Amino acid sequence: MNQGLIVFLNGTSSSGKTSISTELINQKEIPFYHLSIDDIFNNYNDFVNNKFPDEPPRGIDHQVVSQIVDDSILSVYHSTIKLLSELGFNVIVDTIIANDKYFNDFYDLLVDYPILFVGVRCSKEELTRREQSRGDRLIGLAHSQFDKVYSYNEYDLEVNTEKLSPTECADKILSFIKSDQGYSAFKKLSKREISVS
Ligand SMILES: Nc1ncnc2c1ncn2[C@@H]1O[C@H](COP(=O)(O)OP(=O)(O)OP(=O)(O)O)[C@@H](O)[C@H]1O
Repeated sequence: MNQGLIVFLNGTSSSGKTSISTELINQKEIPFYHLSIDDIFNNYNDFVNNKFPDEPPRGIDHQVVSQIVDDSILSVYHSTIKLLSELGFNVIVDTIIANDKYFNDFYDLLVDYPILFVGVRCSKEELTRREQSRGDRLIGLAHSQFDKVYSYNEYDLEVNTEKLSPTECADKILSFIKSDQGYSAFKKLSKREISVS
């Protein structure tokens, strides 16, 4: 069985990844499974808030717990992407490469899979405007991610969500897939050095 295509949308918060994903899912030519890291974390947060609203704080190091929980969830996220691709499903990866370790984990597991690496671009000014208008993200979140997220300069394809609507971005991605140009950008990237302090 052929591995499913992984469409990796790389952009900061509010850059338009989920809007593009929705358009990709709505078209009927190529089926996609949408895997958003937001959904996975929201499910976890909802579970904890609903099940343990009155739990007294325990004598534990919350930073350690949060690190373990985050790592576990990310590991499930990455493995699910791999599994779906292995089963032949096309997957949209809607996530934010927040740090080098996150990228390296993803790279180790998935570099040999067919990945269409898409840069989802938007200016800092427009990102702030979107944060203000949507109201469900911290103002400045996208700015704080900007340099790290856009430090990857090899893409198969880039879309500018300030100039193109989500439908136009999705159409551009579909045209690229149908053109059979192949996917090489992600393989050209290399793992990041992680400094130990
Ligand atoms: N191409 C676009 N043109 C104009 N507005 C857009 C475009 N794409 C997204 N938006 C708007 O920007 C906001 C954020 O969009 P979206 O949720 O798709 O971003 P995101 O990258 O998935 O964000 P997050 O990572 O925070 O979930 C929404 O209010 C959306 O309507």
